[in-house]
Amino acid sequence: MIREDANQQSRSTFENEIGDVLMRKELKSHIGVQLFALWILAEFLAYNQGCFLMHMGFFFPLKLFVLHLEQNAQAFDQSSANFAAFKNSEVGGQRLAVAYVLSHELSRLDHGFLIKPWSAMMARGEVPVIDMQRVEGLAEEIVNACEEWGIFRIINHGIPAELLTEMKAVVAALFDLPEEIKRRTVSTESGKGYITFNPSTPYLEGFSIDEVSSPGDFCDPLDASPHQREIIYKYINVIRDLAGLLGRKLMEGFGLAGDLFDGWNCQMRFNKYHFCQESVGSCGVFLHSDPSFLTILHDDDDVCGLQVVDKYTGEFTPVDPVPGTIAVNMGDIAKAWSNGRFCNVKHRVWCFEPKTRYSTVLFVLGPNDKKVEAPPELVDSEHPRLYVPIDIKEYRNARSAKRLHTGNTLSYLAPPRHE
Ligand SMILES: O=C(O)CCC(=O)C(=O)O
Ligand SMILES: [Fe+2]
Repeated sequence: MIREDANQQSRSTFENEIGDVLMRKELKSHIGVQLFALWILAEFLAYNQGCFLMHMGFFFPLKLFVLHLEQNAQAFDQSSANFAAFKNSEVGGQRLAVAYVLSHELSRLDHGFLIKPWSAMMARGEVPVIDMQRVEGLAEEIVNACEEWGIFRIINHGIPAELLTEMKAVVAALFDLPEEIKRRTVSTESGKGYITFNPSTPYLEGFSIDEVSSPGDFCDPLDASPHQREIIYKYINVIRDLAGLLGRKLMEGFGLAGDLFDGWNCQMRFNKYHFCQESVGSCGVFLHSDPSFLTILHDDDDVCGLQVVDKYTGEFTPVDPVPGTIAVNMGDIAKAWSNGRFCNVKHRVWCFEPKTRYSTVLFVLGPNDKKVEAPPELVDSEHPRLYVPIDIKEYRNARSAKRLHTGNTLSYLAPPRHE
């Protein structure tokens, strides 16, 4: 019955999420601590609020059940095949369906008094905000943010506020075009061009443009006016320069010289989230890490939604918009290049309010003509090489094939061990 109730599409999104989370060994070590902290805090709050019965009868068993499910999954190793077998089995399917409904209820409760103070207590505060015009210690601050959070916001980034506003207007106008015109933005590669609503992201539509790393006619597939093109080119120019600066700072932060992203392939993506009353309390984009090296995100100044997983607590932390700032985050390739030091931050977009949300994203993917590997300076006897050299296209294909969206594909790329 419950199984039938659970919406099939959101369920597969949920399964992706929970599947990836369950397969992350690091998170599991926190379960005991979470359970204990939750119990103490919930007892305290429930007692104070005079709703002990509700707490005992509803909330606590609910959380216990989800934790029980997580522990069950510890029996499974990191292979998606095993997870699929679990999911497809009678008992596994039922558990996931029930857990889906329960976790949905839990996330609704997240707005209430029970979980919020607990999350706040466990969390490390806000993601760092870095002033790009800081004269001393900028490179070290960036590297530190990449290691600790895998995401940070930047101010004084050199992108004029008017350009950010103009760009948002252009993006909105492109999405306002009739469906048949948007569909003309095609690409031979899947996931590129115009991306319409799909079952795992039913509120999201997007445009994805590849090869924006150097000036060119990459706007041609878009039905954009000359004025709109001018703004897009201007925006991409400044954002590409910003990416270059960040690449140099990452090198400097490790005591290395050079232009890290010189000649690397970049991709642009525009997102429109059709958040409405029905979508409140569900995902705009499900939990993932970016398969790229670095992401520069201009999120919507007016609508929140981005959440990242705190690597220490496993809790979702909001990355609320701060007008005029840009967010920068690390992807899987950055983790590989830094020999495991950078955090390929897991994130999702959550719908909190029925308001249309736009975002403009530049992905620095990696080099086209060579593989990515950690520089020798980041490898020594205490920090042995964690990954074989990676071809970015092969990596993306492997990631899609394995349906591992939160970076677990990296664990298949350990170099052979010499006994
Ligand atoms: O829209 C956002 O804020 C984030 C989008 C995102 O994570 C992505 O496109 O990879
Ligand atoms: Fe992302």
